[in-house]
Amino acid sequence: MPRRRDPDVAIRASDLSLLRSSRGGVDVRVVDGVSFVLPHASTLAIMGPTGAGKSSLATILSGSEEPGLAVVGGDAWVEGIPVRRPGRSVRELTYYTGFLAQSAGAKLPARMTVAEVIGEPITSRDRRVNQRALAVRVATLLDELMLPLGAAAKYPYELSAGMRQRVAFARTLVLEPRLFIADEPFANMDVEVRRAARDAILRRRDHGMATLIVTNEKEVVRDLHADVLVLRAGHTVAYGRGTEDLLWTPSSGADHRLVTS
Ligand SMILES: Nc1ncnc2c1ncn2[C@@H]1O[C@H](COP(=O)(O)OP(=O)(O)OP(=O)(O)O)[C@@H](O)[C@H]1O
Repeated sequence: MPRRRDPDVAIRASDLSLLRSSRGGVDVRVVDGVSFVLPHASTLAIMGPTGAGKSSLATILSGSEEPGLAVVGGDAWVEGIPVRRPGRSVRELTYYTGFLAQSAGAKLPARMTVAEVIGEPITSRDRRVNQRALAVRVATLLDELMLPLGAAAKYPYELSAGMRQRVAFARTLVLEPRLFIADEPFANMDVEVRRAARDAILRRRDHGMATLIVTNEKEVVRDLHADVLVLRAGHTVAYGRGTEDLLWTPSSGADHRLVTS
């Protein structure tokens, strides 16, 4: 069990640098010297142009293994666990952290029913789980995300893209994570459904869940009362509260337009 530094902090990133190596042998520093603190019960939006390193940062913080992506400088502690060398604590890290990867709805396991997909983070950890209790939990999540209860018995290919994204969203929340990391989670959702998904986040935040969200939508930042970290080419160019009160660096005109457009 790792030592719990910072019990009130979900993520502490300190001078974190990430490298991507490709098969062609080209190494790119996709995140360079990024520092921030995300306390529990709060939200941080990672913004920035395409290729800025947002998804790479979210992936590493979630404890997910991605070939070729590694921490090469600094570190980040997620629930007190260092992502650079989590060792056996990686299991604990992924238990505490719900990770909704980019386009997660398009990558659901094809041979599982929706109920199995949503329940899988539980059943993969405990095969003797009480099936009735699990069914209730799945039904509650379906309802919370405005999916029909009948969707539970369907397969992902039988659903629309928007419904699949909500199934992925529900799966990420099924373990009631302490930290929710979501990469463009509202993709393919219409206004009403977005509101339901946003409310699902806010309800859990009231119970202490921290959220790190990759988005370039100013409305999302406002609705979630998020702090903002803007990346460009792996560097922090702005870090502050909301999009109105960022600490802009002199070179950040383009990024300012990005988040105020
Ligand atoms: N699977 C991959 N293999 C090789 N390079 C990658 C891969 N994924 C991302 N990259 C590269 O890593 C850098 C950072 O990409 P990343 O996806 O983290 O940025 P991003 O800010 O999330 O961009 P986007 O908004 O387009 O998703 C970019 O130069 C990108 O081309």
